[in-house]
This record gives sequence, structure tokens and C-alpha cells, in this order.
Amino acid sequence: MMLKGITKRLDVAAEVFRQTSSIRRRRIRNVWEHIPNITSKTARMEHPSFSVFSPIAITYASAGLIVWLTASLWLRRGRREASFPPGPRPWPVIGNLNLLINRLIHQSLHKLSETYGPIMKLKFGSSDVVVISSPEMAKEILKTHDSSFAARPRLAIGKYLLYNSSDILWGNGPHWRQGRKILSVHLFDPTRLESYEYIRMEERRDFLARLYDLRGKEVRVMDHLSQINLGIVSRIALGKNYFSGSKPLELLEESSSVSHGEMQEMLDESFTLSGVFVVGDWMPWLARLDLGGHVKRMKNLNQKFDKLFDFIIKEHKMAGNGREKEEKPKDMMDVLLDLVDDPDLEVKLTTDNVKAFILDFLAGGTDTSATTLEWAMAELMKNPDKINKATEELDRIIGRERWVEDEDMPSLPYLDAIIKETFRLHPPATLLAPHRAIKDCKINNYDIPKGTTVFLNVWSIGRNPSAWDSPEEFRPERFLNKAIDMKGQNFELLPFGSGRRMCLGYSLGLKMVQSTLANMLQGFNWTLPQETKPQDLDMDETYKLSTPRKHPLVAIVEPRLSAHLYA
Ligand code: HEM
Repeated sequence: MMLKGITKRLDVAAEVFRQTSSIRRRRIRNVWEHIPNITSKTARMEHPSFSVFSPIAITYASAGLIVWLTASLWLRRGRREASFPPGPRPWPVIGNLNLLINRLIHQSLHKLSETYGPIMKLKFGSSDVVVISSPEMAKEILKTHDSSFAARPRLAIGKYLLYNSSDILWGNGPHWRQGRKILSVHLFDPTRLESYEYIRMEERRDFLARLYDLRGKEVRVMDHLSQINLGIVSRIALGKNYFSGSKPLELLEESSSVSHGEMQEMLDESFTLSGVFVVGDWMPWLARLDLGGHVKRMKNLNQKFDKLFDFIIKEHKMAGNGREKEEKPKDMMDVLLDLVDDPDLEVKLTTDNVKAFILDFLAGGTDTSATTLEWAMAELMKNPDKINKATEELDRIIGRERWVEDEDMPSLPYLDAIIKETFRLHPPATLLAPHRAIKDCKINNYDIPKGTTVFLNVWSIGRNPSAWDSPEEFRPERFLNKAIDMKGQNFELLPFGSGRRMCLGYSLGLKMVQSTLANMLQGFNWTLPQETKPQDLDMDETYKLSTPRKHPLVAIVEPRLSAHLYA
């Protein structure tokens, strides 16, 4: 019996070897198709599994590790002094390799789900992973069995970047529940959100004025989108825009701010590191080696954020002492600092928790909405007739004498449809954030054991032909006569997730996307540079925690409204 098992495994390993050795001759995305390490019918292994313990796999893995380690050490030697930013990024080769691995995993998951169905089990190293790819199964996980899957796996990113997972995104248990409650009450309740509308409006005006100054020239759309979003979340969370200055973090001194470029690089790095495949997360026995150097990068990045937050906290404490006189309204940092060491809280809140919450807020609030907006513009420029429909709607309902505002959104159904269609095809978090089973569970008769990591592949769900007609087409019209929203009750469209772990910043994120896109379309004609034809515009993705365009969108803007409106 045992011999039979071993022979079976060797056969599988030989098959894997045969398939992988012909990678160069075939399209790389098909490689995983032939690796029988998944089961579709049950979350228990039915097929022989390709595990990292099979002899041939171990031989090849060891050879790979030696090459990897040598390359890593060689790179490390050359870059010991390199700092990031403004110097070159450490581990560029490994970083790119990781993006490639992410791409492989991502595309493979989609292909595998087409072959093996909407629930399948994989083995990532020594960990069990279940991937869900249909609205019905997503409903089972996020609604029917929500409480059993409302946990996160403990990953290196939480431990090393987010203060030992003491934030909300990676947090668990009573600490996470309390954090969600605090932010929901103090920050995300509708009245609070309303009170921030003036901030979003002012930042939008600055953004439109910057674009106006660049009229007729080529602009990298993402640069401007990240600037407006960072400005908004910084003012909401920290009381002022800390990221509009010219100083590098190293030279931060009293009453100054960090350069936008440096902060954006730090946030990009945090998104990249949140999405990388950290070997030690899935093979804990290799964690100490830190293959690829990701943990080192996480610790470095944490130090940078920590320095920044220490500075901001000091400024807030100083300003707090004089607040009675000034009557300045409290921002999120003030509110959280007031709660530090509050004896009435169920779980003690520390300064590190505050830093972790703020980092969640800065990261969650910028990249996701900027990525969505860039994709929306790219899809629209690839389909110019859709831009015409959107501007026709704006001209008809709002006119050209004033800017479109938040309260106009309910009367702009086509704009709303464009946003939903963009989220369907390009959800920023393609696999949501990973969920973890906190107890043994049965999903439609499939056993999912306690401790299993569950990925909800919303990217695949958005392109699932049984849920959507012509799923690859960008067709906002499909939403015009459908009562589908993104509040987590329609499981075919889940860009913000659903249930207990649903995005906490859903309303703010959606408002930021809606009003910015409306202003961009109302205020400017958008064209591609002469050498790019709409049909040739590439739609390649990069896989981090979010999924931005691989090549930044470059466009030429020409104002549509009277000059005085941009002043
Ligand atoms: C377009 C905008 C946004 C999108 C698409 C988005 C998407 C998501 C997704 C998919 C998750 C994980 C859900 C899951 O695991 O089931 C999430 C979680 C989260 N988001 Fe967002 N988000 C956006 C904007 C924001 C904003 C503006 C903030 C705050 C300022 C924010 C804060 C958070 C937090 C704190 C969590 C963790 C929730 C938890 O684990 O309990 N997000 N978001």
C-alpha cells in the first residue's frame, strides 16, 4: 500500500518534471494546468498530490534554492549600503521574480478553477489552501459560514510590517473586533464621512487645477491620482497633508512634511510586500532563511513608517496641548491617541496599535481607489464611445457651468455603471485578503479543516461566464437595468468583500472613486498619445496586494469647461 503511494507520487513528480522542463516551449500560463495537486470535488485530496516532500521535487527545490541563495547573497553584498528610497531598491531581481511568481499563481488559479470547478484545494508548501471561484461558493463562505471564516492567517507581512498584526486588516480576535468598532464609530459613521466632504472637494479642486496646467501635454495619470488620494486620506487621518513637501523622511524636522514621491514609494513597497509569496509563510521550517529577503524588506519598511509616525504623534501631542484655545477639530490620530491606555477599553490600546491602524488607513485608502480610477480611464479610452456616453450624461444632468458634486451621484446611472463594470473586471484585491477557517467546516459537503487558508478569487468570479454574458467585454450597460450593488450582498460582484471582514472603508473608497471619476470626465477630454491607438492600449496587470496596470496609463487632457472653473 505504502509502496503504491510512493510510486504514485514519483509518477506525479516525473510528470511535473516533464511539464516544467518544457516550459520554455509552451506558454507559461499553462504549466499548472498539468500539475494534479488539486481536487475539485472535495476539499480532501483525491488526486495524488505534488508535495514538496516528494524526492524529485526536493532535488529540484534544493537546486533552485542554491541558485536563489547564491543570487541573493551576491545581490546583498553589492547592495548592503543601498537605501530605499531614494537609492536603488534592494533585491530587484528577486522582486521581479516574485511578481512573476504572483502572476503565475494568479493566472494558474483562474485556469485551474475553469478545469476543477468553483472550490478546489491546493497545497502551498505544507499549508492547505482552498480557492473559491463562484458566487454561490463565495456566499457559502462569506455569508452562510461567515463567522467560521472571519479570521486571517498569521503571515509575515502582519508580523513584521504591521506591528505584530495589531492592525485591522491582519488582526484577529477581540483586538480586531474592538479596532473595527472604534474606527466604525469614530471615523466611518455617515455623519463623520459627510463632515470630510470639504476635504475631498478641496483636494479634487487642486487635482483638477494641476491637470489644467498640464493641458495639451502627456500626463502619467496614476501620479496625479495617487497624489489626490494621499492628500485626502492624510488630511482625514492626520489633520493635514503630511505628504506634499519636498523633504526626504531622513530630514524630517518640526512642522515639515515628507515628499509625496517618497511616501508613495513606501506605500507601493507595502503593497508589493503584502502580495509577495513569502516562502516562510507556507513552509514555516524555511522561515529562518528568509529566502528572497522579504522579511528584511518588511522590517526596513516598518522602521521608516515608525519614524514617520513617531514624528506625527509628537506633532499631534504638541498641538493637543494647545487645542482648547484653538478649538481645532480632532482628526483620526487625535481620537486614537485619546484612547491609548484607556482603562475602559476591553483590550488595551497601545501606541503601536495606533500606528498600525493609521498604516491600514493610509495604505487601504490610496492605492485601491487610485488603481480603480486608472483602470476605469484605461477602459474608457480603449472604448471611446463609452466616454461619449458618460460625458453626454454629465452635460445633460449637471451642465457645464458648475462641477459635479457628491450629491449628484444618484442621478448619474451611466457613471455608476462604469464604476461597477471597472470593479468587475479589475477588482483591486483580486483574491480579497486571505481568510482562515477557525474551525472544521462543511461547505456543500466539502470538508474544510480548521486552519485552512481560503482565497476568494473575485477576479475569476467577475469573469465567470455562468454569472456574466461576454465577461471579457467592458460593457457598463449590463448594469443599467440590474439592481446589483457592491455592499456585499451580490456575490457575483465583491470588490470590497462581504460579511464580517468586508472593507471598513467601503463608503469612503466608493465616494473617492465616484466623485474623482465624475470630475475627470466632466472637466477634460481624454485622448491617448498619437502613437497609441485605442485598440492597441495594453491591459496587462501587475500582481501585488492590489492589481494595478503593468504599464502606467499616459494620456493628453484638454479642458471642457470655462477656464474660471479650474482656478
Ligand atoms: C476602492 C476602494 C477600496 C477597495 C476596492 C477596498 C477593498 C478591500 C478589500 C477587498 C478588503 C478585504 C475584504 C476581505 O478580506 O474579505 C478590504 C479590507 C479593508 N479595507 Fe478596503 N478597500 C477600499 C478602500 C478602503 C479605504 C478608503 C479604507 C480606509 C481608509 C479601507 C480600509 C480597509 C480596512 C481597514 C480593511 C480590513 C478589514 C478587516 O479585515 O476587518 N479600504 N478592503
